[in-house]
Amino acid sequence: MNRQEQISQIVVTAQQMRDIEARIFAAGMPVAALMEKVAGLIASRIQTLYLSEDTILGDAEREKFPASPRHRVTASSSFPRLNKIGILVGPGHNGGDALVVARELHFQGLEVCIWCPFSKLKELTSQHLQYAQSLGIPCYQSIEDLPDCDLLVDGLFGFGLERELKDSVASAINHLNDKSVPIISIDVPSGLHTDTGEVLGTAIRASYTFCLGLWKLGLLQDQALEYVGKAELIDFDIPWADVEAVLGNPQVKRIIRATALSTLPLPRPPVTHKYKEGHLLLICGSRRYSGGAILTGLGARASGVGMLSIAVPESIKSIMVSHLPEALIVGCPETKTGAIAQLQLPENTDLSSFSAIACGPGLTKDAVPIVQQVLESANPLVLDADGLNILAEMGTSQTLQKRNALTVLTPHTGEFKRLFPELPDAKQDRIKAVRAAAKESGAVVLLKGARTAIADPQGSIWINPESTPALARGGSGDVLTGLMSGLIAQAVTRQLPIEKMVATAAWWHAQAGILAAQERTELGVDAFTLTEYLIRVISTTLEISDRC
Ligand SMILES: NC(=O)C1=CN([C@@H]2O[C@H](COP(=O)(O)OP(=O)(O)OC[C@H]3O[C@@H](n4cnc5c(N)ncnc54)[C@H](OP(=O)(O)O)[C@@H]3O)[C@@H](O)[C@H]2O)[C@@H](O)CC1
Ligand SMILES: Nc1ncnc2c1ncn2[C@@H]1O[C@H](COP(=O)(O)OP(=O)(O)O)[C@@H](O)[C@H]1O
Ligand SMILES: [K+]
Repeated sequence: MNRQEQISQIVVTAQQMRDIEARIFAAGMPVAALMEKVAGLIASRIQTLYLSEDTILGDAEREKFPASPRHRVTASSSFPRLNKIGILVGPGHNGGDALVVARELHFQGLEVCIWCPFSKLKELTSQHLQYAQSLGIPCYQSIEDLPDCDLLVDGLFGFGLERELKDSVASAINHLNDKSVPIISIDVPSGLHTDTGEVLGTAIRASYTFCLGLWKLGLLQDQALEYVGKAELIDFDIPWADVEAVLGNPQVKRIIRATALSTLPLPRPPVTHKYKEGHLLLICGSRRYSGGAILTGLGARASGVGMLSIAVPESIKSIMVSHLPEALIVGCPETKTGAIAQLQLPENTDLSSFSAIACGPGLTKDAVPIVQQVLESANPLVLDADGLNILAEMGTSQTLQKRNALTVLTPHTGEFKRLFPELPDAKQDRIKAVRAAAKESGAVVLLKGARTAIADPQGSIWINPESTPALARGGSGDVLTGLMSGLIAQAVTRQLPIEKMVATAAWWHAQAGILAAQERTELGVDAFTLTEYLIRVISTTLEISDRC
């Protein structure tokens, strides 16, 4: 993994970022020099995004941009011409960054104006404001005076914001959001809590967020997403030694393509056989929910698992065989309601024959004895859907404490609340909640959502940073369970790290959703279609990385 990939995996809190920066400054880097460097990178990114150099300005435009020694800037064809850029300046160094951006864009020949409603600024910020004004860049204190702009750059607050925004600043932010002008937020959208992503009173709704140096945790929390827009990292060469010194272990990391590809069970050794590539037992389905069992089976198929056995109620065996001819479908005696009553495995087989077990999709809550039985096994176990609901009724943590094999729980926020009623609400700080759940239960917990988060009992977290709302659709979780369990079965036989494999499954599932949505729109990603994109997305990704 190269440095850029390593850096882009890292996720920090505001305090960790302060500690890392403190080390850089203590080592001799001047604060002002770092601000120049960072803001220079932001200004050039804005130019790349919003301005191209294709068209040489005519005389009229040259007159309009007399300050510019470079007359080649103009609006790129994909964006409206930028006549005026408004720079929103706060009291701290986020405001200082914005002022350096203002100065640079001004020197590029763009018309820039500043809104700064604060009278008390940090010293460096105050100096930059004074210089910007000396260049003739207009600065307004009242939001009513700020002229209409085509683009706003938000440097009001960064990771220093901890208090609620109120009064005139809050109402100005609401007013700016209502204008529907694109906004680029520096570091974090002003008003968001850097760690939890919570809205502190109100917040800027950004089109882009340029996160500085290292990813801030709040940008990866579901509740922040409607404010963040497209998020990009502006890497300003933080020394890796400082990152390591501050973060230590455990860490919070983003799952990126490089992480996922390095974890996949590829390539296979030339001499192998099906049982060496993992034997997965899926226990799923009922007469009522046969579809869930099919989707889970198709997800497992895509994982490449060596051998797939699927235990279902006898009455849905034939439909399973027709969808998954390669799998060994085990028909089991069923209850009056059509749930599995008892596991009836083939002769000479017991639960210890499997590398991993997954139990839950489509099971109904009538399958209590089955869940009890798999919990007593010594196999790595994935519980989902009704498997989780049954576990919740048994008492999550006291039940799991009796296990001496790994358990993976895959709740959405509703299931999470049932499993861990005592823990803080997963809707508020998902990362804190999932970490506490893994610690308390001793399980690996995958909390589903727009930014799925995976925690292990030691406190390490993986967050899937990219997904699509096209996946918010019945059955897509079943596909994930199948895919993940098939990968876990292979991780067991190959002794690969299971938590990382769970994260890889979440990444793969989301990437398939993204590719399917690109080709078929967000309305076209039903769970069955999703299963058909699983292998396609991996082969495309491998092709791209081979070329890189
Ligand atoms: N560290 C570095 O050198 C580098 C940092 N960089 C940049 O600096 C940013 C962090 O800068 P920062 O620490 O100055 O904090 P920032 O987010 O600008 O604002 C905090 C200010 O807001 C004020 N304030 C707070 N709440 C308020 C409220 N409700 N209403 C009104 N005011 C309120 C608070 O005042 P106080 O609480 O002291 O009264 C304080 O003055 C970071 O995100 C990045 O952009 C980069 O240049 C790289 C190098
Ligand atoms: N807004 C969203 N953005 C991205 N992914 C989402 C979103 N909503 C749901 N998902 C993903 O879709 C899947 C839904 O799973 P789940 O709720 O268990 O559905 P089901 O039980 O119907 O299969 C999860 O992987 C989840 O992370
Ligand atoms: K900001």
